[in-house]
Amino acid sequence: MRPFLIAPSILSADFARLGEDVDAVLNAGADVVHFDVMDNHYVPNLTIGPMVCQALRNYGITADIDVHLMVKPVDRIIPDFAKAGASIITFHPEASEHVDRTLQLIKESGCKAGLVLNPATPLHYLDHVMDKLDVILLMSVNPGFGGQSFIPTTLDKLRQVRKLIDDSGYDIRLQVDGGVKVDNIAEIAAAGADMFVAGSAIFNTPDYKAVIDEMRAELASIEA
Ligand SMILES: O=C(CO)[C@H](O)[C@H](O)COP(=O)(O)O
Repeated sequence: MRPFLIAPSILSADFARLGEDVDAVLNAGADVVHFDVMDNHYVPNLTIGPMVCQALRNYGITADIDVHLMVKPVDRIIPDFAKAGASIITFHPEASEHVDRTLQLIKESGCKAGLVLNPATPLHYLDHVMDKLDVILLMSVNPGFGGQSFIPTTLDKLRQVRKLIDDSGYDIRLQVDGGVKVDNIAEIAAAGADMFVAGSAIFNTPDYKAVIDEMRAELASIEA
């Protein structure tokens, strides 16, 4: 298994001082910046777009930016995010007219590509595209808001997707997003996740390093 990655969701960051806050969380030991894009159409909330991604790059953020598109339609915003410095772009298959085409568009834009499955979205969306995926993101809450509780049935789904990835032989990250905390991250890792999005658990605390260190300590028990 590859090293575990911790990806703070900036949905819970301080938007009034975003560059500083993202810098702080990276200096505290985070691996990747998780960038939640919501359109008030596919999901009932409205957040940030390519200009903010570009602003983070201009501020000097060099870590990978993992753009989670909760938008419909998907395709027309992809080149803008690639130009703005996105490293990974993931999207929800039911929000795309042509999933294979959208994956190719992301790759042609120079980014890594991934599919996101909501808690009730079936795994069959992964059929026939495993060879084009760098990331599979399983939502462990319904998308739209931070601070929700982890849906326990995600654990079984993670185990199923872990097996699919291992059986496929492809190099695909298994990401989980929603309700990830210090007290459940080990169980989530044991079920097969290797990339952990956590928003409120990190940003709603005064000491980002302390939380990330605690998460890594929990994960070490799985790596051992
Ligand atoms: O995509 C998301 C919501 O749609 C967020 O990334 C996710 O909910 C993370 O927030 P928290 O860790 O607070 O649950």
